[in-house]
Amino acid sequence: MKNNVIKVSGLNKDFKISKNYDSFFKRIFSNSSETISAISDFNFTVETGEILGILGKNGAGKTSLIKMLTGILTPTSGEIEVIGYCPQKNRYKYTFSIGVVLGQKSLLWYNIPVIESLKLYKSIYGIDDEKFNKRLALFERGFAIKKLLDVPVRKLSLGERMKCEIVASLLHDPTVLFLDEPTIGLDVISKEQIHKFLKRMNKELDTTIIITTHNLDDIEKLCNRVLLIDHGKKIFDGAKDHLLSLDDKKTIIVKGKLNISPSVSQYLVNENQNVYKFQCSKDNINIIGEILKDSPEISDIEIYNNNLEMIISKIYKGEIVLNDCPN
Ligand SMILES: Nc1ncnc2c1ncn2[C@@H]1O[C@H](COP(=O)(O)OP(=O)(O)OP(=O)(O)O)[C@@H](O)[C@H]1O
Repeated sequence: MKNNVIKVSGLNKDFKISKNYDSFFKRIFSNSSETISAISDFNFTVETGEILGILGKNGAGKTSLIKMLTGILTPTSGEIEVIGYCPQKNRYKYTFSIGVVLGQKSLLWYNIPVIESLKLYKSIYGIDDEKFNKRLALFERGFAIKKLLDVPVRKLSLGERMKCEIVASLLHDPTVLFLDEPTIGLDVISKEQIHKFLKRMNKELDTTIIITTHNLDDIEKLCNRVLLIDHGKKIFDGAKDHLLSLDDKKTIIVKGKLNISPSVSQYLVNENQNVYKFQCSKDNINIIGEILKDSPEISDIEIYNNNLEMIISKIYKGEIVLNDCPN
């Protein structure tokens, strides 16, 4: 059995903001404010070596949560313990045990070559030459960053910069890595490289990874567990496979002229200009035979499993209702 590296109990974060009056003067001179509950009564633990994906719509509370876990924000109430530290109380020592990549805040200095920033972190973290070179060789194998090291950060593409940010965050071999939307705006190849590299760090070094994202591909490729937030509340916390099992329907798209028999019509959900969309469970997939049998003029047929994107979209729209999530 593995240890819990993160323990969160009764965590709340409120923000006070001034009321949004129509009039500019009222807004400036009024004392009244309202409270936004960004995170409300969170309890969860994370085991060593887990890759936890935090999902939620814009403004759900993901960044507030990750900022509290990394010690950047102070909770309104509740307890956080990460690798035995309270992030807000032991910040100096704590930062030696974690890696953090926040989208808006770069770890690298804009005008100097990447290697100079890495050397600076080498001396901050007290990494000796041998370990530093070993780490660079490891990153080089995973990320092919050699040719990027002498380039000033301002000249890197978004994908190249993100790879170097991740390298900087992992230089000191942290136990837990926090990533806030690491693949935002990246092309498919860069995303793939980042997924592969993080998987490898997790597998070989047992690095625990906490990742907030809107990119469901990050969740599909990386995470074994998902925490879903809605309006500051935890609405799902469990295995990704459990989330996928909430809707195991198949979608069948058929193009052509169809004669729809009564036994098939109950599965028809949409019909538009000779394109027909059927949905069925995997137990009645044999309706395809029925469709083909009665319709000789079919030009194309596609079958999809409902994926995470469809399921999350249905949860956001209220089409899948989650049972109360135990806190
Ligand atoms: N410093 C702040 N002052 C006031 N309100 C804030 C502050 N930071 C966040 N909020 C509010 O808290 C709520 C949660 O914000 P947060 O940034 O954590 O959401 P998020 O899930 O990360 O959103 P996104 O996906 O858009 O980045 C929002 O209503 C936001 O407006």
